[in-house]
Amino acid sequence: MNFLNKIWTALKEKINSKETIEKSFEQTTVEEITVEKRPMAPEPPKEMNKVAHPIGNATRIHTLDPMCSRKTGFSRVLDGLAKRQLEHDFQLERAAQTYDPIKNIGAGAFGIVCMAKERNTENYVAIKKIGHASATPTLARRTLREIRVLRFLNHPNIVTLRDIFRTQGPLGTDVYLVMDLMETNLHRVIYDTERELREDEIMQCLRQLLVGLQYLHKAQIAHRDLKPSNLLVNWETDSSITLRIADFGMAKLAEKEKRNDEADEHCFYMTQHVATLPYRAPELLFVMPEHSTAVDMWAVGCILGEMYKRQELFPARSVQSQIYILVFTFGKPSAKILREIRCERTKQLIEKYNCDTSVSFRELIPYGEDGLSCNALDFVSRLLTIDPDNRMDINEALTHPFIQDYFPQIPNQPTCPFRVKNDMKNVEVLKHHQLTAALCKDVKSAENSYNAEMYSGDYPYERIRAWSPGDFERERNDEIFGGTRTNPRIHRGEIKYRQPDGFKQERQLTGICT
Ligand SMILES: Nc1ncnc2c1ncn2[C@@H]1O[C@H](COP(=O)(O)OP(=O)(O)OP(=O)(O)O)[C@@H](O)[C@H]1O
Repeated sequence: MNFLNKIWTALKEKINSKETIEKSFEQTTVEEITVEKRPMAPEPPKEMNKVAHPIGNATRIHTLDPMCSRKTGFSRVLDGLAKRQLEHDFQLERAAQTYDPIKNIGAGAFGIVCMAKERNTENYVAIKKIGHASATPTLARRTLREIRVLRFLNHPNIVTLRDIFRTQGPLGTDVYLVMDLMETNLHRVIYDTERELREDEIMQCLRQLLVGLQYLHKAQIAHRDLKPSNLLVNWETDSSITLRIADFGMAKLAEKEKRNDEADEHCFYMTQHVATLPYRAPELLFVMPEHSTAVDMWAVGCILGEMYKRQELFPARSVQSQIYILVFTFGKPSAKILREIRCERTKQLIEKYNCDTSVSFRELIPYGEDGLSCNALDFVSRLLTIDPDNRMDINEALTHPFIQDYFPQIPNQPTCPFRVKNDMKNVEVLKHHQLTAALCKDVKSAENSYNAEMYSGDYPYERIRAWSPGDFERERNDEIFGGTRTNPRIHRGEIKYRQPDGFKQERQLTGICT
């Protein structure tokens, strides 16, 4: 009896304490749980918790938080925690005068991304933080690749880098890349939409992906990590879609590798670093000489199939099962492919999974009631070709009847600046200390050029940081500007410039650049 009483008392205590905790949670305000008071990032406009999307001067409204007005005590606590996390992650130091972080919007294996407001212009931007970027060779190389590719690219289907800065974190230099803010990514679009994507939506995404890729491939730059979450998207209500390729941490100058016969266990795991598994081309998976731009074309096939099917086509979570899925889907690779495989262990696995039959693309990618058209099937099958030598390249893709019938007139694309190719040449061979030095130098020079301020004795000054590099050059050709990008000179007077979203805007600039 005594024992039962004890249990009853303990239970009552537990219930009471739970009620007290719940009550105090309900009553706790964000301020009360803030241990250390620091200036908070201001809330987005309260009127409707909506912010006009800054890209393309869009009149469309971007909903930030529809639930805001009905927040419970508990979600207020969560908001407070999220804000403190944001403050902790984005301690921008001097750049806090320019940018005001609003909320976290994404995270990947190497970076975290927040939405921020540019204090001067009230524009919204995305800031990607690569923490302790110089700490390891992998991180330093990824960061350097991303900076070197993005700094001089200017294409409507590739994310624009607007600014770069760095801060000193506890584990080394943190690098911040300021980019166009996009609404969402293709992964979310595919899986958050309850219906199948319509063909016109799929085609719009595909065209923009191909056109952006053509710009890169022409300069022999391979992205090497194409997947839906790296394709940023603005999805307008009227189904007009803008897609931009992002995350250039794996980008590389595409040179056909020389055959290397050193096959060992190491290379089986080496491939794990390139491309996310479900989108990884067979030549990477099987450890064959890499054909760089061809790996992007394989990924395009996987992404297109995923848009139709709303499932990954080859959804394995380990190298071994990915090999199994490919062998099961496409049958045993040809003798030529087997000869090119450099890794004994991969060869053994392929032999073990021996499978002579293959799955038809119609079965692999069901879509709608009638399935894919013949053109679509041919297009996908020419992308998802195991042998990279036979895989369709970007020009063949853009001239394939599947694309041509849908988009008879695809305008000529601008050319990727030669500078990018040159800058990318050495990145792969640099040692850790060289990478760190190069990273420091690149960020510094970018900071200087983006931050170039225009002074003139009596006149107020303006910053030119919001311009993308290509736009700046275009204006130089108009002879409004003089100087170079790293040493810009701007003359006083009425000028016109092109903003990164392509809108012409007239503006009075007062001042000359020092
Ligand atoms: N400019 C942007 N606008 C809006 N969201 C963005 C932007 N850039 C990145 N994001 C979001 O942040 C996520 C992570 O960004 P990103 O892919 O560049 O990081 P990462 O660490 O390099 O990723 P990964 O793990 O793919 O290598 C993206 O999937 C996307 O949802």
